[in-house]
Amino acid sequence: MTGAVLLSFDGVACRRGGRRLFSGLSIDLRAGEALVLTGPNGAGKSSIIRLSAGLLAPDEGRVAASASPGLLTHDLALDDMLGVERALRFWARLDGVEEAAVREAMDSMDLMPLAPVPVRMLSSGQKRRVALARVIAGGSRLWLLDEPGVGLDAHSLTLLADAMRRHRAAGGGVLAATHMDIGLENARVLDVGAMA
Ligand SMILES: Nc1ncnc2c1ncn2[C@@H]1O[C@H](COP(=O)(O)OP(=O)(O)OP(=O)(O)O)[C@@H](O)[C@H]1O
Repeated sequence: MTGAVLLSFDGVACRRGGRRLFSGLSIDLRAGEALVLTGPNGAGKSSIIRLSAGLLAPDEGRVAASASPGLLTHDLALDDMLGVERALRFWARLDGVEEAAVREAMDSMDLMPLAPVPVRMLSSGQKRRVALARVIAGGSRLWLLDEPGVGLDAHSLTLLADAMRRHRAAGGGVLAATHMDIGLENARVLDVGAMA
């Protein structure tokens, strides 16, 4: 594999709540690749996502990631008083993203019919689609997705899989923590539970 390295962990150890989750973790994620984090509740999957995003510092080792990764967590981080399109445009302006990219991302998550609906009125699956549209519109090469499939119906899971396929084909990389099959083809799998 010759693609640019988008994310690398070198000998990383992580402690949380007084417990060592893992140590000696070394991984690389290159352009076009996907890595799926699996393992039981509390294994440390979200912690790896947070380490990758720079929101958590490693106790040992080194983490290097592409600047400004696209991060999907359980927090929606959108103004829930605004309509879907306005809420996404607000972030797009901060991220320096063109309006056309927002509409394209909304379309890819089948959100155009919901464009004027206030975020607070959306169902949990619809909110997750909006959060995914924000990541897609953001244009980052590195996507860090924590449980991206939660709450999505079968059609929306297909849209997510299509979006990840296009992203990788365009030279992006995907790191995803998930308990379910999210349709990532040719992904490597890291069982975080087996690292304790
Ligand atoms: N802010 C925190 N302070 C202290 N401990 C924390 C904190 N956040 C998480 N932990 C602990 O770190 C461990 C790993 O949590 P993490 O969220 O990374 O697991 P996970 O594999 O993503 O779990 P799940 O499948 O439930 O989402 C858990 O034991 C958790 O209690």
